[in-house]
Amino acid sequence: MKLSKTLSNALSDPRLFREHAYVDGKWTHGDGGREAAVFDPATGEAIGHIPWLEAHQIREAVDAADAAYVHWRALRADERCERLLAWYDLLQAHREDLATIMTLEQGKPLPDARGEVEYGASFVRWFAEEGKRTFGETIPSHIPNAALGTLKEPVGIAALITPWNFPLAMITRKAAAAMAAGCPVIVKPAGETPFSALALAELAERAGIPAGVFNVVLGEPAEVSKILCGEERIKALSFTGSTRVGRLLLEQCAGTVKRVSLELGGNAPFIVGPDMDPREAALAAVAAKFQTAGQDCLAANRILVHESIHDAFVEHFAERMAALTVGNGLESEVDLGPLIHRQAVDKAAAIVDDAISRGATLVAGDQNAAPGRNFFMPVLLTGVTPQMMVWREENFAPVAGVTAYSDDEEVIAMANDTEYGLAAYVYTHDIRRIWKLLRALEYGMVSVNSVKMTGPPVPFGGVKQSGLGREGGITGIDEYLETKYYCLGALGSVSGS
Ligand SMILES: NC(=O)c1ccc[n+]([C@@H]2O[C@H](COP(=O)([O-])OP(=O)(O)OC[C@H]3O[C@@H](n4cnc5c(N)ncnc54)[C@H](O)[C@@H]3O)[C@@H](O)[C@H]2O)c1
Ligand SMILES: N[C@@H](CC=O)C(=O)O
Repeated sequence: MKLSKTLSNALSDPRLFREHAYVDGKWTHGDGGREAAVFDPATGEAIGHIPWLEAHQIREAVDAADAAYVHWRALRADERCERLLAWYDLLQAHREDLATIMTLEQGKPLPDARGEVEYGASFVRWFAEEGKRTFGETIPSHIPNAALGTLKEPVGIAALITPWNFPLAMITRKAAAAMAAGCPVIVKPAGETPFSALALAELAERAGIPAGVFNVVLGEPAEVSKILCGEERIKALSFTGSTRVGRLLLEQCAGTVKRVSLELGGNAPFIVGPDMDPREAALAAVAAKFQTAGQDCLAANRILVHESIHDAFVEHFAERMAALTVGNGLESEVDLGPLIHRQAVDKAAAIVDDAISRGATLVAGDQNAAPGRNFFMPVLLTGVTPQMMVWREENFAPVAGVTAYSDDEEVIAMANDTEYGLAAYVYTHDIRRIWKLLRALEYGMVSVNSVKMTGPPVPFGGVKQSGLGREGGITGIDEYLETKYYCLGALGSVSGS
């Protein structure tokens, strides 16, 4: 296999760029000779190649994880903590190289990629510590002469399937929780962004994470996922990605009754109250819409503005949007990189065309100004309605749809009019309105007067068809733990038991 010059030359530690899968502590070729190219979305150039593993090699990864499980779960929590903290230190030390890899394969601007490395590393530190707090309970006994309680035990091997939009943090938020709980992991990263996952594997090895505990398998997505979901020895599946694929994997896990955590798509409403300064709200909405070029599950998809300030809001939004620079994420001063591939550009164009054909107004967004094939200039549409794709679907592109509403009841109904329920934004300083919306919005996360809402202490996740379970926070590790109840009977007369 040809080693890419571009990527390894761009790194101060070229060994972080790996073009093999990582199984049982070994860098692995595909036995069948199948491979796939990985492209820089900004230039369209191939930056490297990855092997596709064969079915028996995926099973070998499960064998390796199974063998490693015996020793990894037997370590004390503080011993696992030490190894995870060593991994955290290495992620920090190699932040710049990890960010370069990410920008080259994902396209996001370098400062955002650095931010994601920090963000991803912060989950490793968080769960390293949380692993020491997986407390069981003492239960006041209703059975004479008995002691009752619970223990927390690792669930077993976890398969982690992750998307391309956050190629590093979506892995660490799962893997660190699972590994801290005592579970080995098999990661299947998105084919568009495997190199961040493989760099994580290289650093896990250097951190002293034993062979078989952190594995990265590569291959044809449906083929690999089917094997992982059908494997009896894998006890948990954690998936981040689209609702469409999440549904499919949930079905595939039914046969082995796995523990399933799903972090799926979003269609976030961004609600602006009548009391808001329209400029302040517009600046926040632009920030909530265009990060990662709109390819973020938290991106503000439907911007719902009170009719009394709608026109002023739109004016400020358009002005701020016009100041955004679109370009190669490696260049300085770039705010929006490319979309992940041409299909994403075509989908964004179709969403905009659909909205215009159904009566929306295109306020700004001239695609002739796009600096390359995979770029999409930010678009502002007004007058969007529930009949339009831009309202119904997660657009996952820099397309902002604005509409006016007249009262709280109307905006609540509008905001909840979607199968998704991940995150919602509310901008108002009226405490009664805040409380009313907070309670009425059918979302797993509601952020009031703040664009930033995530981080390690937060229970991240959605309701409705945005997912199952929560990642991060004090409950994130529970996704990888079983509760074992015990009853110690015939203890003799145990006072107060
Ligand atoms: N809720 C969250 O925390 C969160 C975070 C990031 C991204 N997302 C969501 O992820 C989506 C974008 O990511 P994406 O395009 O990579 O999602 P995707 O569902 O297409 O792919 C996600 C993963 O599933 C694999 N996959 C794709 N097709 C498959 C199939 N048929 N069978 C089995 N596996 C398959 C991919 O290779 C990848 O590893 C968006 O919907 C976004 O909202 C959600
Ligand atoms: N921004 C999200 C990822 C969604 O795409 C996060 O913080 O997890």
